[in-house]
Amino acid sequence: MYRIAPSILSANFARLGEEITQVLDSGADIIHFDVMDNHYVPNLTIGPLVCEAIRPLTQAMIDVHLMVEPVDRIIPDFAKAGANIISFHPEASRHIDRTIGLIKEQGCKAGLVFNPATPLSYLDHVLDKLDLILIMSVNPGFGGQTFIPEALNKLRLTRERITASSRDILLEIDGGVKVDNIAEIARAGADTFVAGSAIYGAGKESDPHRYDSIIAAMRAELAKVA
Ligand SMILES: O=C(CO)[C@@H](O)[C@H](O)COP(=O)(O)O
Ligand SMILES: [Fe+2]
Repeated sequence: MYRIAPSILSANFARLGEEITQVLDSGADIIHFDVMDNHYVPNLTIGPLVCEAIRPLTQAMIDVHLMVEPVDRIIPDFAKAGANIISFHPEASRHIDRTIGLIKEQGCKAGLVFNPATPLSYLDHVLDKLDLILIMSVNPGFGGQTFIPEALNKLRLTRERITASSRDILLEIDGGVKVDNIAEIARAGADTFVAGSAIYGAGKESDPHRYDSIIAAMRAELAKVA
């Protein structure tokens, strides 16, 4: 089963609530929530207050991607704000196993995020504790960047490791996902697709159904994948 996760980083923040309900009404599965701290990455976005504000709008999973260093202190705040999945970068945690435990103690699913140059060896001793692995296909910090093709190889290797573990772990891709590359990304092993600029840049602002066609086009491409 494939899941489409619009990144609200590219939404119109002046109308954030509508932007979220519109992508969900158009068939999106998950809301991807990018948290940047102007320290781990050179950009500053949104925090737990915004997560709490959007929580009542939907039952869909809120997938919080923390680009925050150090990361542990903010995790309970996001859990209280209604996050379902909390993912973090291994470089932003002093004790990766402890951070995973903290996320789970708070009742959330735990994800580990791999930048383009982060080795998969970080999975060696924690794979059995993860609910999600997020492969970055751009360097984190901004929406609208170009997909880095080496991510396909990393997806294949990660899919092999997930299969070998027999565990139910989501394999998410984030960065530069578009209609014209989503099938190839799925063939490489991803099952969850973050897309920010591709979705929120589609259609006319005045059209309440502006996201229907882009999400349908992504699903049509995914349906071609055996
Ligand atoms: O985490 C990030 C960027 O650091 C992403 O979630 C982006 O928001 C994806 O945006 P597009 O590449 O799809 O425009
Ligand atoms: Fe993200």
